[in-house]
Amino acid sequence: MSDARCYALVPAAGVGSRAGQPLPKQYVTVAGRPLMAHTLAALAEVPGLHAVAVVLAPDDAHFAAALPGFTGLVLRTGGATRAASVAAGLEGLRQAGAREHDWVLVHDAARCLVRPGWVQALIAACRDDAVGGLLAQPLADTLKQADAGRSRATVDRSRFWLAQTPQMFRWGLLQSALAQVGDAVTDEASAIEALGHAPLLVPCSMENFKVTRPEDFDLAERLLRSRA
Ligand SMILES: Nc1ccn([C@@H]2O[C@H](COP(=O)(O)OP(=O)(O)OP(=O)(O)O)[C@@H](O)[C@H]2O)c(=O)n1
Ligand SMILES: C[C@](O)(CO)[C@H](O)COP(=O)(O)O
Repeated sequence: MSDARCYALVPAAGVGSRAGQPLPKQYVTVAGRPLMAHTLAALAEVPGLHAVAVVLAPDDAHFAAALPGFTGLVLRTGGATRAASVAAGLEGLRQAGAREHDWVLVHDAARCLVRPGWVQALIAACRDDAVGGLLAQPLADTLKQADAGRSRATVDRSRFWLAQTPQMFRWGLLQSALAQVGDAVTDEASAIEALGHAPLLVPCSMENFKVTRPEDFDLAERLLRSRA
């Protein structure tokens, strides 16, 4: 439908247990700002987004001080898993006016290196697609199957991609997929695949990585500063 809007939905209710920081990783200062401020600033520069919504933990005590100028929708309905937070965010978008056929671009708060141009490329590739899709990176290295820290086999990498975000699907399809599949999936595309659909893979840079482990903060800092 041609009047479909695009919403950005940013799950930010995680605790960052692998990041080794004293506070949730989305609030750690990177290149002079809370990590998530970079993420939201990039999304704010994407032309044509109808609204940006963030999903926080119900007891989040950091957002107001970290992002005092944020003008989007703030939903304090995060769940115990990323999928639960996204499902809660979809409900918040529905209450704010999102319709079944509107597009939702789910983007990790922790992917603070995202560039507006990459999001625009995803939108351009998916907006006339029957399913939707995601930014992703084809594997560049030889892929090993491991057992107890030893390489047991080399896997044909030609069909393997690393999933990134944003992941862009129609509100109705995504809501229905998550409701059927439950909380175990680690991304939106998994839920869509479980319904038998094949999301479009839109190639993106390894720079769109997710800050996950302690060493990732320094890499993010250097990349962000090099862009200034
Ligand atoms: N219950 C959760 C878990 C994760 N997320 C969000 O989903 C994104 C990607 O998840 P991940 O990198 O796994 O973040 P954390 O769950 O915070 O990290 P960890 O798994 O190390 O605890 C992050 O922006 C995170 O805040 C969320 O909204 N709700
Ligand atoms: C959605 C995601 O960023 C795709 O790579 C990722 O799966 C989320 O992180 P998690 O650690 O799997 O929750």
